[in-house]
Amino acid sequence: MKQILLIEDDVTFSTIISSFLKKKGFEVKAVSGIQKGLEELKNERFDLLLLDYRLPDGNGLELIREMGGEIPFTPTIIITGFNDVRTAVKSIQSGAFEYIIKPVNPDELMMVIQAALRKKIEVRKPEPSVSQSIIQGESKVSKKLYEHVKLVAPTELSVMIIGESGTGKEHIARSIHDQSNRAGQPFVAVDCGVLSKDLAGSELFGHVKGAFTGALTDKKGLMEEANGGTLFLDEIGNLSYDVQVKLLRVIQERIIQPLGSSKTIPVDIRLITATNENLMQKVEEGDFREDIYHRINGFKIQMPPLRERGTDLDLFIAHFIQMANSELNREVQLVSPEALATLKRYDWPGNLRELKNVINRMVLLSTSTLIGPELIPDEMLFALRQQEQETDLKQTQESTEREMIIQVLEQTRYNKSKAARLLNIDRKTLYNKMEKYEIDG
Ligand SMILES: Nc1ncnc2c1ncn2[C@@H]1O[C@H](COP(=O)(O)OP(=O)(O)OP(=O)(O)O)[C@@H](O)[C@H]1O
Repeated sequence: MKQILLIEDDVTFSTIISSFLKKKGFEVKAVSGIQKGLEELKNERFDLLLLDYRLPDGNGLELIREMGGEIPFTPTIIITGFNDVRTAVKSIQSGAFEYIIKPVNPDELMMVIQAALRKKIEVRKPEPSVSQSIIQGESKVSKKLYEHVKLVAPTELSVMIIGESGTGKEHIARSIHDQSNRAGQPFVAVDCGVLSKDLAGSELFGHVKGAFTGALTDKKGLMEEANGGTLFLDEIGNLSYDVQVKLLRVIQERIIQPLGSSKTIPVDIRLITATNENLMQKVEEGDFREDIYHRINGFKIQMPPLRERGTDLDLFIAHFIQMANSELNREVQLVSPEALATLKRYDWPGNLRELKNVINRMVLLSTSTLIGPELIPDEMLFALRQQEQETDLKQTQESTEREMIIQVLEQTRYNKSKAARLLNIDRKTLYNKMEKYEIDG
């Protein structure tokens, strides 16, 4: 029987979920806070963790970050209120499998739990399945993206893929490999976000028997497995400083040294890395080595966020509906014009992954071949209202600022120095603002 640990401080909700899951044949242990949860995870092995995001003694993200060292990483689903969706997206970057939004729909919960249990958490990402079909999109930014892929693929340049979470960085890394001269060789994708600090060295470089307690046999590292092919290091910013030092040696000398071994092994690897953060800032703060940064940055690919892919959104919606239909055995045809208009107004912080999830959910809940506006998730409507209020506020602020600048300029007969002084800004800022607001001077 699969064991689930539920960390949730809302007693009523916890009881409802526990009894629902027990009825579905799971063994459930429920606790109400991070500390208690960590104790349970230390003492027992669970198949799945259901984790409320906001807890009295911290948030779910903190607990996820604790896992991986002493505590083995357990597949995790974050349960969150819709105010925290954007933060929940971050939990995916830190290794959580999925997030689900309150009020929890039982069918959806079961679907996510089953998918999480099927997917064993591994640092090595699984090979893409046939159902993971891909489309390229037809917008200008998409065309440019795939042109860059085509150009860089046959070279030996290291590629750094930069982009928000869920924009398709891993997919692009695979495309580069598939179009390269190494296509027939291995493609090894490593998620540095779930690499535990203690085991990262041995996972990447391998170890020999007896290298540390628990090293019962020799183990080949992922770098050696990638020999001759491509190594994709996702979320490279998460590598510890120690591992960064060893990685530099691989890049410079093209050799690896398994832990506990005195021998070195020559390797021939093309490196592709991905990051969703500003790695240069990490360099400036001393958290990421500058020498590595420059070596992995042979060619930069910037992933366009979904909100900037224009009409590609329609293509992705149609594509994900077809995928959801075949996965869930449904026959949904399309999204109603009203629902589509809402999907288009949203800014998609979780990008393609979020769109895929939303479509899956709507297809699952749809009772006809048309997805109507009532199926748009509440959290999206809420986020949309917030998004639009922020835009309104910004527009009001900007128009007030514009009027004020014009007024002061008229008062000073367009003497920029005087106007800038009165506005308490420097002349350069004044010129910039005049340009931005199209004020003739
Ligand atoms: N061009 C595409 N066509 C269809 N589906 C796509 C495409 N690109 C990405 N996806 C889907 O979107 C989801 C996110 O993609 P992927 O894992 O490549 O993103 P990522 O940027 O690497 O995410 P993260 O930052 O979380 O590592 C996956 O389910 C993937 O199958």
